Amino acid sequence: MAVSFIESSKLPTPWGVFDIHGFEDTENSKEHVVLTLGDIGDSEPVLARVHSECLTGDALFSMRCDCGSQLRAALEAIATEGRGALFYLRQEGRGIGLMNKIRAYKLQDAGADTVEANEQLGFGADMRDYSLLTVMCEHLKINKVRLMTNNPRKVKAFTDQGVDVVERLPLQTGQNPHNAKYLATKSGKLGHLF
Ligand SMILES: Nc1nc2c(ncn2[C@@H]2O[C@H](COP(=O)(O)OP(=O)(O)OP(=O)(O)O)[C@@H](O)[C@H]2O)c(=O)[nH]1
Ligand SMILES: [Zn+2]
Repeated sequence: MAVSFIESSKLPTPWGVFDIHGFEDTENSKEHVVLTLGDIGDSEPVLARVHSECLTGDALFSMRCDCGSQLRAALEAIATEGRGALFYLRQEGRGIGLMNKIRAYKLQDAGADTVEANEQLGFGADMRDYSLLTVMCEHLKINKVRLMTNNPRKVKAFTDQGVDVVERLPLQTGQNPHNAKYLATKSGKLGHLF
């Protein structure tokens, strides 16, 4: 992991004018961004969301998951508070990449759940690495967060980097008939809290 800060600029959105901060991992050429709003470097807990890239859900309106809805809800919550940070990490498919996620979807169409599909492809259930948060939090001077997630691994990811998670806020939105099994597997096999 060799993550470094590249540049920041303004990013107007339907919910407000955020700042976008770009980071690059030169080890794997992955580019990540953090969207921030307000003064987050004042050492008060920051309303935060760590969002893992999901091209299908975030940009293509897929109903197989809840990602697009969670992304919108997180940005809305940050805008309502007027202060916060959304870490958009390029960990597509829980770290296996887009093509492998499509392979996994194909196996799910034939009956596998999300964990079984990953395993049939030779991957672990969740291959995400959160260590890049260290550089991002140091750069943005974030040392305490109120974290919007249902995933206890993300809470641990921050505490492992020395960032205090003062509160976990559930982020439950976007349920529909197409993602019922996916959400059930998250709570049954992956430890998500619903
Ligand atoms: N391998 C695989 N990845 C998936 C699948 N469906 C969604 N994803 C990816 O899962 C990631 C989102 O993670 P989730 O496990 O849904 O949720 P989370 O981020 O752990 O937890 P929350 O913070 O509560 O949303 C994104 O990178 C998606 O691309 C799937 O069926 N298989
Ligand atoms: Zn998704």
